[in-house]
Amino acid sequence: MARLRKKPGFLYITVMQIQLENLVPVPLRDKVLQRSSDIWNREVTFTPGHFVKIKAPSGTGKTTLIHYLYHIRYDYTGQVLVDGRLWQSYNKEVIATMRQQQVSVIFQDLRIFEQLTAEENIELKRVMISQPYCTTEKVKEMAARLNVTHVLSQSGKTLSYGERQRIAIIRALVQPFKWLIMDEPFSHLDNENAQRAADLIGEECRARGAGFILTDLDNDTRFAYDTHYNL
Ligand SMILES: Nc1ncnc2c1ncn2[C@@H]1O[C@H](COP(=O)(O)OP(=O)(O)OP(=O)(O)O)[C@@H](O)[C@H]1O
Repeated sequence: MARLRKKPGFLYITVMQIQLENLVPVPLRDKVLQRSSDIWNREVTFTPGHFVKIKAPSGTGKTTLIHYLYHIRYDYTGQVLVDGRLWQSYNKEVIATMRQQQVSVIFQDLRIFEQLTAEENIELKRVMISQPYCTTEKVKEMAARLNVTHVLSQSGKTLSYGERQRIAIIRALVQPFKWLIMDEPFSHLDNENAQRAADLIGEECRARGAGFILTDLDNDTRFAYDTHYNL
């Protein structure tokens, strides 16, 4: 692993420049090639540290793209490169470590474990690395900022979608990362709660010198984006 060096506590250090080269989803090939897109079938470089917005109408492949970026779906032509290497060229152990320390994600379907409490959903991620990035006090502070303190001991099954979304946001923020990948992260939140969540996400990205890639349906002014794309 020429580009990966070991460092105590944080196993791998990478720049995490993400590049797309003529990426086209196989099941959506005809659909995406009929429209003009800044992403599909283009050469795109996501610059580390940048706040990136990808606007896309429903059904144009937001979730598909997020899954390609997080390397959990591979039914595409073209390439996704991380630090100049194909995603699939990294071995499984390195990819697992990257997901713990370099790339965090908020999925559209939120993936809250219903058999666990809200707090346990967050804790599961927080203690995944030997030296947790956030303290339990920090988690409580984030929960207070997002108005979910009162549901922390509640079962995941009983959380509303808005509560699930805020727990999923906190869970994504308790790990170190260079990129935060988010699929419609505010879709279940009112404007005030969405702005609170956006402010927290912006602060946490800046604290890490990290960037994010956010997909959404519409334009918004929640962040000072460095780059806008239309999917
Ligand atoms: N594995 C698959 N095989 C075939 N078609 C798929 C597959 N996954 C998604 N699709 C189709 O691809 C299109 C884009 O799906 P995707 O979930 O990426 O869209 P999206 O832009 O996130 O949509 P939404 O805004 O509704 O969440 C949809 O028409 C979907 O039915």
